[in-house]
Amino acid sequence: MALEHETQRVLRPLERGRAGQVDAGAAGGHDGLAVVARGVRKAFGEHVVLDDFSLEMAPGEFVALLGRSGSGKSTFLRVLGALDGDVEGYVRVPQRRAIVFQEPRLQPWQKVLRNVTLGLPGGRATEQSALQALAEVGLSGHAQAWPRTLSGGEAQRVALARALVREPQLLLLDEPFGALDALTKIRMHGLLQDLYRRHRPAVLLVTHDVDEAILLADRVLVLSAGRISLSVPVDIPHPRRRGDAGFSALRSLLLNELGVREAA
Ligand SMILES: Nc1ncnc2c1ncn2[C@@H]1O[C@H](COP(=O)(O)OP(=O)(O)OP(=O)(O)O)[C@@H](O)[C@H]1O
Repeated sequence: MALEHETQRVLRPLERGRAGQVDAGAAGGHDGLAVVARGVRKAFGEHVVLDDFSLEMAPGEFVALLGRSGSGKSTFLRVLGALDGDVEGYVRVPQRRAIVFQEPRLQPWQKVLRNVTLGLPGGRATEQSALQALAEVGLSGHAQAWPRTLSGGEAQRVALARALVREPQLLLLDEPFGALDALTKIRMHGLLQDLYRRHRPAVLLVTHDVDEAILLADRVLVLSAGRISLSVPVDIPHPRRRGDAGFSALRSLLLNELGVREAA
């Protein structure tokens, strides 16, 4: 099966003699999970960042990953994106993945539409999908614009369109709104929610923002000392999450786990 081959090819460096454990299907493995990571260990020299880290994600589940600066959040996201070698443990991810980083990473010498289709086979169908993705992020009129003419929020919307057009089963978001001003960030939260509801990929959102995590995710994780120290479901109904008493209770729990004391 093509997907199994692709998954094995991408993840071979992770397997270290455990290749028999790789087993993926179109919507996940036989266990119905979209992501399985077990006993992941990643070190940079002597510095062990992830140590016996395990996580399972259901298809279409939205998980937010919090942790102190340097705790290893981006490192784990890069493991799921198969961007780094030298990782020990077992990881299974879907073949169709897309990543959005804090910076939009657009190629300045390519127009917006070309940035969205980058790396995809050319042709009318791809272009149509890209135009549709740009429409979904509210940038229909910018297909022929140059990246340097976009605001930070617009550029990040192009990055989201570039991810969407790949129809990912797993969307990896590494602090995608971290560089945006507060108002743009609020708009982007709404946009991400809409896109998520329409496409339903599994999402791993790495963020520093506790409110953002509670607002968007089905489950919030805290990473500390190389593994998950807290995993809490967000059982607060949309769309009035922020006003719910459960919101502030969960916020306090997470801040406490992160060792943060708020100003009175
Ligand atoms: N390529 C690398 N070489 C050496 N050390 C690295 C490398 N990448 C990350 N690290 C180290 O691994 C640790 C975890 O980094 P990572 O970027 O995953 O943390 P993070 O939780 O995402 O941090 P932040 O919230 O500040 O972005 C840090 O101590 C970092 O210095």
